[in-house]
Amino acid sequence: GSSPMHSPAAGGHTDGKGDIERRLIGQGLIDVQTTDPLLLVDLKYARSDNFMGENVYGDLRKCYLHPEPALMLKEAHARLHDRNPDLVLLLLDGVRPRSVQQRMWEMVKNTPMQPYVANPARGSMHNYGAAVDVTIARADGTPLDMGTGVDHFGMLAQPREEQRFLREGMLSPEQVANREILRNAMLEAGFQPLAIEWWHFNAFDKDTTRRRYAIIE
Ligand SMILES: C[C@@H](N)C(=O)N[C@H](C)C(=O)O
Ligand SMILES: [Zn+2]
Repeated sequence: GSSPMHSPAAGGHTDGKGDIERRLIGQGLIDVQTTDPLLLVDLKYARSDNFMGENVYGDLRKCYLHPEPALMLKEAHARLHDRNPDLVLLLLDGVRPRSVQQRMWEMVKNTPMQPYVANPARGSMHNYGAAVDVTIARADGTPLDMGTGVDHFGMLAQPREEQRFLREGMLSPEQVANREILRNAMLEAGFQPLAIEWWHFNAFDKDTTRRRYAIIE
């Protein structure tokens, strides 16, 4: 109704931030664009064209991480710019509440897609605010061709199979080169790649992350 108690203005808050964002800030996370305003952000789970087929992020549109991973991302962006001034990092996901991870898990468990989603029982590195899903875009926002889309849950997405797919003509030299541009920038900043998803990077190893941070439920 029209009662002020139910005003749509973010539950009566005046800073324009929704409940998820306020919860993230309360747990020490920051909006990555506050450390690097040139990063592009388009949260795929806030859209309906993701593998789940719906927006599972409510009104969240910003990419949040703990401060140290956010600084590492700024560093990766700078490394990318050093060599490719026309390219920008495009963030598709940062912190992801475990409640969302649980919904993902329900969709993929006991299917061939299961290896591409972390089990919420132990927690995804995204649930700790210490992982990103990221690609590269041109200045106008057009993503580079990486050979598959983000969240293509199949072999063609796996960096460990890249050289074979290149030899077999399933990936082009340009697609592999684009993935290497992304990996080089991220690894130079200290991120760790995943063997099965070209778009996913962890800020630290899992033990370090679990010692340092708590899961965002
Ligand atoms: C779901 C996918 N984008 C992803 O992030 N996978 C990793 C393995 C995760 O769930 O942590
Ligand atoms: Zn990921």
